[in-house]
Amino acid sequence: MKELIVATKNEGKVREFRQLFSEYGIAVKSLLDFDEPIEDIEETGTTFAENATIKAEAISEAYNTPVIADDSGLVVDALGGEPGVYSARYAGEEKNDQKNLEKVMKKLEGVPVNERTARFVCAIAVARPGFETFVKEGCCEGSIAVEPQGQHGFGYDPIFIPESSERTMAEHTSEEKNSISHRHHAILQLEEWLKNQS
Ligand SMILES: O=P(O)(O)OP(=O)(O)OP(=O)(O)OC[C@H]1O[C@@H](n2cnc3c(O)ncnc32)[C@H](O)[C@@H]1O
Ligand SMILES: [Mg+2]
Repeated sequence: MKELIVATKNEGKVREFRQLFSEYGIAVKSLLDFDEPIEDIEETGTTFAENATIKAEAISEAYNTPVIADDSGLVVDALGGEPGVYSARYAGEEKNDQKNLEKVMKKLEGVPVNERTARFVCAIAVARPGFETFVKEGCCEGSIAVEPQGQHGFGYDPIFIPESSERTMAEHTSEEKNSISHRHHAILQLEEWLKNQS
């Protein structure tokens, strides 16, 4: 089976990429699978696309091989687009999922249901030695719940209700999430390229 490197240290993302790429006969090697520890890559971009490019190119250049990276996050309209590209470190550099979602809930206290619209965004960059990097984006529209619910998924899933549903993303099975998620929609746009890889 063809293997692709996904330049992430996020176990939740790795699980989803494994499941989503298995449809294309592609195995996933993440930064957690390297023998040597990989230093954190500074995400200095101002957009998801820029940060995905930074991560993919850093690892592609270091190992002289094709690399995919995912930069993603939650965009809340009532918060002017926050946490956005700061989603991972919204409540501090320790990158704590629970604290991050509690910060969003606190900031949205008293905001009525119809003003709690939000979306998950995912940018996937493909970097290859000798080629121009390209980026595809996917998004999943929805709203922020009044209470966190559910145990599946990761990150902000317990507080995000996709617009096609009345349950939070964390109350969806991984199969259900992978059929509607921002990551799924970004990967759909990579389909042609992925089919040529396996
Ligand atoms: O940079 P890498 O190593 O890939 O891992 P990361 O966790 O730092 O990833 P990002 O920089 O892309 O930050 C993404 C943030 O958005 C959250 N997020 C991304 N996709 C999500 C999803 O499918 N469900 C819930 N939260 C998600 C995630 O928990 C992080 O807090
Ligand atoms: Mg990150």
